[in-house]
Amino acid sequence: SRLGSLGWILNDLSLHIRDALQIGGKKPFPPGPRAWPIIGDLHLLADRPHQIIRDLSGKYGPVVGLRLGKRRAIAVCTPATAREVLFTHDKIFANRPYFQVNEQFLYGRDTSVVFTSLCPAWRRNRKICTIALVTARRMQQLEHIRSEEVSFLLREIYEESQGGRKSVEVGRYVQLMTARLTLRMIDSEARFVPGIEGLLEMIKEVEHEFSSPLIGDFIPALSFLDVWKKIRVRRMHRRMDSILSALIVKRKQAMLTSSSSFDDLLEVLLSKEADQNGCAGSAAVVDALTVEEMKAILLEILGGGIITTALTIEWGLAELLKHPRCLQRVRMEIEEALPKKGDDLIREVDIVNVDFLKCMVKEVARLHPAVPMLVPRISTQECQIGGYIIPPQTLAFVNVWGISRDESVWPNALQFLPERFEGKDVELKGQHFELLFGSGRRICMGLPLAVSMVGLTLANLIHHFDWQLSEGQTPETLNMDESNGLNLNKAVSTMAVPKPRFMIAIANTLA
Ligand code: HEM
Repeated sequence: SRLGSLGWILNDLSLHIRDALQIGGKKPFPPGPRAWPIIGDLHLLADRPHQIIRDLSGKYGPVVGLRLGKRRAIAVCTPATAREVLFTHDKIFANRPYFQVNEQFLYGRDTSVVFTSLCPAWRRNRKICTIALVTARRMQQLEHIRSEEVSFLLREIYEESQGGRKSVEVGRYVQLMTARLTLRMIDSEARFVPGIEGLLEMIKEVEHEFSSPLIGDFIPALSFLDVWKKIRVRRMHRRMDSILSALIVKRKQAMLTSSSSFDDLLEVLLSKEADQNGCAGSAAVVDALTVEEMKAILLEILGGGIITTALTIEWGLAELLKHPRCLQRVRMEIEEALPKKGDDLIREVDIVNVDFLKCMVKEVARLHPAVPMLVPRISTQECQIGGYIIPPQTLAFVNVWGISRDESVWPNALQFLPERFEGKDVELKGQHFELLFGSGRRICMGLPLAVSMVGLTLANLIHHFDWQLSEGQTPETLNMDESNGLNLNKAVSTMAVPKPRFMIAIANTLA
């Protein structure tokens, strides 16, 4: 083991020396903070890394070089360098790094979508999920589920506030809504799931574990420090596995007794289940899925869609409470577009032409990107970013949060100004590198669903309720701090009193 440690120290030293040297006249690895022995810059990423990296970029420039234990990393912090990673070198950076926690939760390597490397399995799984959940046709077919869930949310908020007399923790109910929605798209029979709160808590715990990889992933010599986390992850994985297994077993039993279609992701996945020969019915071997792969896909869809969408809605409502003029303008434009809407639920078709609502959704995504540094990528061959040489196996973070707050990219960057998007051709679809949900082949698969849900939910919350801040709070004192984590959580939940504007509608929803 002494020899191992010596080898590791030499490797550490050689990384330092290589990074400091100019190779063939090209610029060496990008500059960054002075790395500590052994841990490198790992300590910098412990708490809200997007904020730290934005500050480092002010000092070191648009590409910050980091050493995370034995791994190299870069963080890009401008639209131009984000474009280089996500577009110019899309293929080189289209892989995800391996982390042990991911492998544990996802039944091995390359089993799913989000954390799977660029391989045939990723292509197959992403295609299956896209067709089952978010193509234009599928979005249309599933519209009724989204409307029902928003309607149910209005009712829950109304009930919880005792008809507008008490403040509610809006984010919690929005999370329950996105959890129910995602579960129903996976399993169309899961209409009133009694254990939805438990599932949501579980997903949050799993995400918490995902957001802090094991030390051994970066410093193998210190992997003994991971013992407790490994035990925790194993336990949590077992609990999650039993939920996912139960979903599959229940569906298989239902399929034995019913010949009608379930019209959901589970049905599509099970139609591709591999037999003993690795084939799925008439499908080719490469199209067949193992049960472990199905569970990994289900877990990623639950983990990828629920919290991100709910957080964006919560940040959006908080910004509107902070900026009542914006809230009034959105409401007015909704009412102008829908003069006869009155107390009915707003549907997606109703709001396609409400431009200010769309501007508002973009402004929320800009100021509060739910995944502030995208999902990390890893390079597969040497390339140049910002003129610096980036060796293969370098982790890459794209600090979209930092780009959004850069005054040279967005004048008055820290202010919430939806009107900045009026008449501007900037979309969230991955072509504009100043406003991103990812880009290229690894762009967020759920983008159409997320954007629809954020707009639809906010439109209904604004249209059906007059929102009052809890006692003692003013727009100026509303807390907008962020907490630590993979996602951009609010440090303090948004509490507000929803005064129903249309008693009849709420009463109908309750009926
Ligand atoms: C506001 C809500 C959402 C945000 C902010 C968000 C953000 C992201 C980001 C930043 C990535 C990484 C992109 C990259 O590396 O370039 C991603 C990937 C992904 N997202 Fe989302 N997401 C949201 C909602 C959803 C929903 C609703 C689903 C599914 C129903 C979903 C499924 C996925 C999947 C499967 C990937 C992996 C794509 C791949 O690696 O090929 N997301 N998302």
